[in-house]
Amino acid sequence: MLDEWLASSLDADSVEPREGREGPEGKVPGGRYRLHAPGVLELLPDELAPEAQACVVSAGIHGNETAPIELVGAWLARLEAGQLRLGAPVLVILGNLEAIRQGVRFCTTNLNRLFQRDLDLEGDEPDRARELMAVVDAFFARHALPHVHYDMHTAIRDSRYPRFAVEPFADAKTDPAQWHGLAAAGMQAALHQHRHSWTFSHYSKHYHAAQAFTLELGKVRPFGENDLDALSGMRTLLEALLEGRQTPSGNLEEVRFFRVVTELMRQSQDFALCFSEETPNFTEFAVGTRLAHDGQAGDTVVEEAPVAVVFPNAQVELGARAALLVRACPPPK
Ligand SMILES: O=C(O)CCC(=O)N[C@@H](CCC(=O)O)C(=O)O
Ligand SMILES: [Zn+2]
Repeated sequence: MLDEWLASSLDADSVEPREGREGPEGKVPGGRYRLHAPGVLELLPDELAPEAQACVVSAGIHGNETAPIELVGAWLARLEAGQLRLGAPVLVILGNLEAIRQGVRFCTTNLNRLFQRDLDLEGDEPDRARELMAVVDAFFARHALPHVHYDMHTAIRDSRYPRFAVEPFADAKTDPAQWHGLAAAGMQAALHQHRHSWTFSHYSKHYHAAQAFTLELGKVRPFGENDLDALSGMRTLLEALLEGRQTPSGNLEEVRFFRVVTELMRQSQDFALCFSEETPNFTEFAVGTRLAHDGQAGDTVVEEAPVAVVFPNAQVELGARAALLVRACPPPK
């Protein structure tokens, strides 16, 4: 049954439950599963393992980011085949189902900017954001355990560090063990956000004090063209979470840390980045370099010290982030 869940979630004609109308349940080794909403599956252990945490694992918040969806498929297949035994509650989420079907980042608006409790926008993506916020609220309320959320993505550009974590800005502090766990999972860099960003991982950290991250796991590719071997560390981390085992611990010297200094916002139609579309994430620009032109905001020029550019995208909606400007910083203590 679980092996069909991914496929049936992506079948536009399949009738799946909505929150409030609970869906089918079934057994998995060590526990059971329940479908709460389209693309939302909860795994419930019969018994909690000693290191169990309540863990949200999401993929496909952007529909063309397929590697994390394939990783989730392989992870659930190992559970169903009896190679893993459930020891912790896990909420598995496929985010933007229609965008996944169409193979696009989003259909109308970027779902990963909508995770805000007072959201008053209308449309399919705002409705999905409200649905996902409700299932996450209910999941964390059901399980009085440490809260964790890994929201898995892939990046549009190449990257000097193909696998990296984005730490959302929020009052809750990141447990140092998380950095060691992410190092063991193969993250090559980590980026501290400098302000609220209303992403899905930010939602769990800000409203639920979860240990939450956006994880960039390579580059956007179509289904079937992903290198899952490069994600073996991430697979090991997910397996430990599912079994309620202690997560592996890696060496922080293998991770480069950065902090965001500025978000470059697109403020007008007349907006352009002044460097090639192909520029990889974390490419550094010297003081005095003109990075962007905006008809309203004017030019953005590097000041004081070099900056590196992450997530450059001139095609974003008006008022949205067109790039993060970041600088290296020491590893967290
Ligand atoms: O490569 C890109 O430009 C975007 C990749 C992506 O979807 N990244 C996330 C990061 C979210 C965060 O800042 O935590 C996004 O833009 O939503
Ligand atoms: Zn994404």
